[in-house]
Amino acid sequence: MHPVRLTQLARGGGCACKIPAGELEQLVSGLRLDPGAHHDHVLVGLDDGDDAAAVRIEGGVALLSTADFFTPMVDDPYDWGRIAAANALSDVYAMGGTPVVAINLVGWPRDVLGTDLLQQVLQGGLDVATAAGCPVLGGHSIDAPEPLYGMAVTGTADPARLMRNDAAAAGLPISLTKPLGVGILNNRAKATGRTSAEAVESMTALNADAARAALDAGVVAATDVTGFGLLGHLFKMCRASGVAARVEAAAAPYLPGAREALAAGHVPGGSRRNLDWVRPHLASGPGIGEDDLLLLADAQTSGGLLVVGEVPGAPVVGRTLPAGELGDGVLIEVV
Ligand SMILES: Nc1ncnc2c1ncn2[C@@H]1O[C@H](COP(=O)(O)OP(=O)(O)OP(=O)(O)O)[C@@H](O)[C@H]1O
Ligand SMILES: [Mg+2]
Repeated sequence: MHPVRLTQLARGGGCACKIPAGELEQLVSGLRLDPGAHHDHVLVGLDDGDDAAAVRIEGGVALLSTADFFTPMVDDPYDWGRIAAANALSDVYAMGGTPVVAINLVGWPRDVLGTDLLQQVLQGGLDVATAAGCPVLGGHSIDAPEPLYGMAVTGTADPARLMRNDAAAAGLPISLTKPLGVGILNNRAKATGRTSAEAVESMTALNADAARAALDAGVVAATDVTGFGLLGHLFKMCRASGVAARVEAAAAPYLPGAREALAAGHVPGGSRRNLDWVRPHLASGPGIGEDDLLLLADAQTSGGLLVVGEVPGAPVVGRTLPAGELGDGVLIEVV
């Protein structure tokens, strides 16, 4: 057990501490662009809550901008830094881009924690960004009651080859590049101090290779599975793209121990909220229980890419369908 249990200093942890999807959408819907202003260079804006903003800049390049920070989801400061960086970089990969520069975002209770632990957090972030070929060239740090860490990341992409969440076509396989269950396993770790090495390994892994493989396969629609869970992010993608989807619960990959941790009652509030949010648009076949749905809705931190298409080595977890195929208002069926 760590001498300082970072997870005990925050109410939520990781992407499970995000503002619930429905509330966030309501909040953001008030932030429309001024219709009188000319923003011809905007490629991806706020309309569909995609992973990063994209604007066309001189030379025809798409510039991507995204930021992510959150409270600790593990007790080890170095691991937390690595996870936060992999998660922040992921939104650039999910758009089909290459990260070019990152800056640190820090909130720190100096009186309680001192700054040695923060140094380790920042080192973790730097090491992962370095592995991604992305220099960390600045940041912003405030004294705050709960520890917060993340990054703002800028990337570039070919505007013709962005992977968007509103570009999914019907009749295609859906692939998932990392196993699910980190929300549940982190919740158990917070309660018991027992961390999952597999969860940490998964959360610190970059989505760079997965994104490259998806681009090489000609994929045009993808997103990363983070705080809203597979069901939440798939719902957003279906709604934005005007398609429906069937998910095969038995095909979804899970981290070892996730099912057992769920059975023992370790479910983040965010995962339950995700399921409640999607439920009005969800149908499930016989044999699919509440636990299957909770696993599929589990709030991930630094999860994998959800790709409409096939990616070598990644399991196919479902298929997109024409809109309306599942009945009025139903966008996802779990079988
Ligand atoms: N305070 C805010 N103001 C404006 N837009 C916001 C704000 N918070 C979130 N958004 C926007 O809402 C959408 C959904 O945000 P969300 O953080 O879920 O996306 P995301 O970055 O893909 O998530 P993740 O980092 O967990 O993958 C995005 O388009 C994001 O830019
Ligand atoms: Mg995202």
